[in-house]
Amino acid sequence: MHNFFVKSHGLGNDYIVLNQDEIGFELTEDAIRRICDVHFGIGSDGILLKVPTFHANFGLRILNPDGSEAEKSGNGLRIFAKYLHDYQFAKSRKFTIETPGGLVQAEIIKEKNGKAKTVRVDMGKAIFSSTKIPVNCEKEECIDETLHLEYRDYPVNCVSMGNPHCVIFTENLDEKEVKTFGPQIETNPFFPNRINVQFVKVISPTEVEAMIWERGAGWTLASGSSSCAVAAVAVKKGLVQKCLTVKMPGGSLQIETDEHWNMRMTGEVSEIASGVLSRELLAELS
Ligand SMILES: N[C@@H](CCC[C@H](N)C(=O)O)C(=O)O
Repeated sequence: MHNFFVKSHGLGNDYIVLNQDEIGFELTEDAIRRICDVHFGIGSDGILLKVPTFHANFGLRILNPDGSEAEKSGNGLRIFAKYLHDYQFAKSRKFTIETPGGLVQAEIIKEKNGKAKTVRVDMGKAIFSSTKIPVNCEKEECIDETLHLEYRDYPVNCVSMGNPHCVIFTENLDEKEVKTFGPQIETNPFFPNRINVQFVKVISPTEVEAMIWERGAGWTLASGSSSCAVAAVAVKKGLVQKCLTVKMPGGSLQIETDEHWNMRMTGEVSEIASGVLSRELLAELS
């Protein structure tokens, strides 16, 4: 077993890619937490595990740094698509990937020195049904509902991109507010599977700014599924047009919404490092 890894980022949202066929250890919750730890491991916002599938060209599991599993990840999918292209698993520029949150189509749009640079992913449908997200809301859809926290209330808009999201519009984006209330919203009993949280400021009909608190990961510099969630809700509320730029602290993504709520995301990805997990680390994992 090679125990080979690749670490890449999409707008500063960084992932370690591992291939299940090439790792000689069990990826337990403890192992995930250790590998993602910035001091005791490699450090990352999560692990992307290439797994076998019969339903698509490639299979992907997405593991959060707290050891939990996510159904989907937008930046994760673009990073995984780059890995499949750059390490010659994919034989063409367009291919399908199965995630626990549904099947997606990925396309390598631009290359630099033979490596994928810009990747587009058809992320699937934005789903507004409260039961499907899931959110404990009595209404069929959870749009402009009030979430009561201990010290304040927020008007929330919920949507699933395969994984659950809670979008909050604001006039002032404040990192401290996101880091204070993000974890309280993520773990509020209103959201039975926890939730990803986006604070959003509308700049113009074609541009918004967002700050993210991710389920199982915390503060991240960007999030692809969050960007799709933000775009879907903002289009639904008539705040923006169907081609939207979502600006986050780590960079921007282009999001398109079609008439059936299919969300398409385009943006850059870069590799940071590749290598082999040391025997010393692996011995401590078992
Ligand atoms: N960074 C991701 C989202 C990763 C999954 C998320 N933490 C969850 O638990 O749903 C993205 O780019 O979409």
